Amino acid sequence: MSPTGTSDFVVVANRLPVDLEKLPDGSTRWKRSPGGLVTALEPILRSNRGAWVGWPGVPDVEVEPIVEEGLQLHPVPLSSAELSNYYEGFSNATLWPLYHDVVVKPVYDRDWWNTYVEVNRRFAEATAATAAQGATVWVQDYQLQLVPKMLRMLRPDVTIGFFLHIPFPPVELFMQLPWRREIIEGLLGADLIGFHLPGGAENFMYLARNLLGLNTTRASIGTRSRFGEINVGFRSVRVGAFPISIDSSGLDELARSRAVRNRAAEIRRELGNPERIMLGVDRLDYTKGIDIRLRAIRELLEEDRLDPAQNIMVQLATPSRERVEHYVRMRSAIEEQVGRINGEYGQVGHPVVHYLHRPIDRHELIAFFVAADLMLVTPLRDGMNLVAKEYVACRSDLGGALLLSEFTGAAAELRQAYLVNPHDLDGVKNTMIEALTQDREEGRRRMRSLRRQVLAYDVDRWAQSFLSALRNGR
Ligand SMILES: O=P(O)(O)OC[C@H]1O[C@H](O[C@H]2O[C@H](CO)[C@@H](O)[C@H](O)[C@H]2O)[C@H](O)[C@@H](O)[C@@H]1O
Ligand SMILES: Nc1ccn([C@@H]2O[C@H](COP(=O)(O)OP(=O)(O)O)[C@@H](O)[C@H]2O)c(=O)n1
Repeated sequence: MSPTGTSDFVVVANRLPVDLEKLPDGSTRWKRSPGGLVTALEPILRSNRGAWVGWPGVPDVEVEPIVEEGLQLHPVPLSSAELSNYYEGFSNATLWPLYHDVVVKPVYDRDWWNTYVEVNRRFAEATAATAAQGATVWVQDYQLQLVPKMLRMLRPDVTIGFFLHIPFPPVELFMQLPWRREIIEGLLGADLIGFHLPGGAENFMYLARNLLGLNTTRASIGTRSRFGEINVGFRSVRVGAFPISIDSSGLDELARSRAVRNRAAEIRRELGNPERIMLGVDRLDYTKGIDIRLRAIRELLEEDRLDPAQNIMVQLATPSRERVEHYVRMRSAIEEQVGRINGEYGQVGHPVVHYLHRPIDRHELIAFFVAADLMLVTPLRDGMNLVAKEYVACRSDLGGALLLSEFTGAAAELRQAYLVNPHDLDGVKNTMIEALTQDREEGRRRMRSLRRQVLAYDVDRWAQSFLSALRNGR
């Protein structure tokens, strides 16, 4: 057994909640990390006074553990070569596309796999050194699927949960992976394995049974209920569905503040007081379907179904995985689409699509949610999509409309959104027009129902349902 640490509750994720930024003068500072995983977990960990084990966001730096507003951060270093093979390679050019329905072709590279194994081992060792005797450890996401088994071998005394933030793919796709057995065995080191949706959990149960030949329960899995069980030697591993959420009441409160309301009104003025503002908010990722909404807008403009002077689109895109080939190509393609729409339909000083490629301050983002008449969420596949829930939480005025892809985890809960199949461009266009011209009462009815869901099932409820299943099941 490894030496023990002092933390009773440890989150292990590829990234720390803050990234180290190197400034031009050689100094460094911490800034918030991108993505929904950090948005969801940071408040939970702060309120539990736990420890977070993760990579500090830049390669080739050795950073000492720090305490940041009560949160203990334990940095795990990565070299440039590891970053390239483990993060950009195996995590984001093999697993990410494979788990997102092979939207682009996954690359199967043996060197990347070997580095993935080595880096997972380093995370497991760092966690073993941080967790107190009998601690609860919660491992996050596809970058660390081998950690549960490795950690169990180092520290059989700890309780291990694992949560996958992206979809778990259909069996036919997962079977492409040359290291499919190792991944399933790695995950089975956990006591409880959580997915967003019952479908992902059932895909995993099937593989445990048919790929590894293990005894499992066969009943269907529910949402936060009716867990599956897998016998692994003398242990029993539980499998469940726990849809993640947001700090709904916190956002609701911020969005009601006078400062945010004033800023939302100012944004509308800055955009030239158009009749309608459409909004997209995403990491710049090919799974998010940013190209689809832009194509829909261009065709609607071409067909004279949208007036370019009165219908404005704002796309806020956070830079993401900028050295991975498909991300580089997608950025150019999207920027070309934006340029083309503005070139053909904009006026000097009045573009139709306003596009920002940079991180946005949280308060500013909330003001955009409050200002937007139509929120466009069109991924080809997305584990959850917290942006959809954030928009709803910000609309206490019951205004606005949410257009949401059926292929997001959020669509399973947000049934009163304007649901679309992103592969059906005509369907997307027609639904956009329907949502833009919705009757006021119909809009309020839909938003009221969406808000009931988002306010009742918040991130606290997500964490509590997972952690109580983990603690009660051992
Ligand atoms: O760390 P990055 O490579 O910059 O990527 C950011 C995060 O992206 C993914 O987020 C997912 O988690 C969300 C919360 O559960 C979910 O709503 C969304 O559908 C997922 O795409 C990724 O899974 C995280 O590990 C990354 O940190
Ligand atoms: N320009 C942007 C885009 C997203 N975000 C945030 O990043 C998170 C994205 O989470 P998500 O679940 O929708 O998607 P992923 O990026 O995690 O795949 C949300 O909390 C957004 O508010 C942001 O702060 N600025």
